[in-house]
Amino acid sequence: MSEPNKRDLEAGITTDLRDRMSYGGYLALDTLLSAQSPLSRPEHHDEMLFIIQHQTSELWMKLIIHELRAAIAHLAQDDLDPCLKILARVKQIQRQLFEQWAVLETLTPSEYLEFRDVLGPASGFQSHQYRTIEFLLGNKNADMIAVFAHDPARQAALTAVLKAPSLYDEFLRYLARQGHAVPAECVERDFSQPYERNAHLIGVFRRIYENTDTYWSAYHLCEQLVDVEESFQLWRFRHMKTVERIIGFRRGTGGSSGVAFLRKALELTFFPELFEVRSVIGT
Ligand code: HEM
Ligand SMILES: N[C@@H](CC(=O)c1ccccc1NC=O)C(=O)O
Repeated sequence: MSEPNKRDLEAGITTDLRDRMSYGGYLALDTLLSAQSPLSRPEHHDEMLFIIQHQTSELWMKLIIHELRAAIAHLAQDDLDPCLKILARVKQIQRQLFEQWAVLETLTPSEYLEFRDVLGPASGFQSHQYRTIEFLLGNKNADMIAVFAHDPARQAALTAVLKAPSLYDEFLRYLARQGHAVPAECVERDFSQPYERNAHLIGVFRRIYENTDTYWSAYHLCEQLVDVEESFQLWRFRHMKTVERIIGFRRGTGGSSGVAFLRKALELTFFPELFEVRSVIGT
């Protein structure tokens, strides 16, 4: 006689959750799962994929922001070790975000075009969480704030992130406090301005990379930052390629040229000197 293909409940399993903390209650699932509202009429089957792909991305972005804010605070306190752990986590979240493009890539151009019109002028360009992450990592660009004029509170919050030191700014300030020859203009500056590469930093990083035993933690952090930038670029690249295969070279709903605009973002860099130093170490 074979065993029945059924698992019995154990006597200890709690089944009465009246007035108790429950799974759905703790996770606010009623709110979370009632937030998917396709607009196409008749409802297009694939609009749900489009919505959930964006919502899950926004949830992971929320966690990245939470982690990056903590990392910045730790750096400001000269506390490198927790920062290293946080960036290892951020890298894994970025991997999730990056791998997720494969799901959306099952959407064909004809399927997307059947409900694209309901999006109106809405676009990922208006993702305040995405822009917050860019600012926290150091891609400062005040022009990106204009699209939040319809939401003054949001715009003010983003402006505060724009004006505050980024993760990289805080790392450079930390290195200066540790006695590295970080130029004064990297330590105090108008943090709302785009980061400009500083040739003196190549020497600072060269010293760290050529004396890893002495500067192990700083060296480790440098490499974590390189990981984060690379993962960010991979996300941008896959977004661009996904867009290319779904809408070709049409204009974006947000009003940009589309793929050409997205491609330009691939030229941006958060931590230029950390890439430049790789050509000079050991020479
Ligand atoms: C069918 C799928 C998608 C298409 C066709 C698409 C298309 C575009 C286009 C054309 C732009 C440029 C701005 C514009 O003119 O609209 C853009 C920007 C953007 N999209 Fe998407 N997108 C798609 C999916 C996604 C997803 C799943 C996310 C995840 C949150 C996302 C996030 C963003 C972000 C953050 C930007 C701003 C990028 C930047 O400033 O460089 N997009 N998208
Ligand atoms: N920009 C996209 C529309 C789009 O993808 C979108 C629209 C509303 C909410 C999020 C979106 N995702 C990324 O841009 C397009 O041009 O088709």
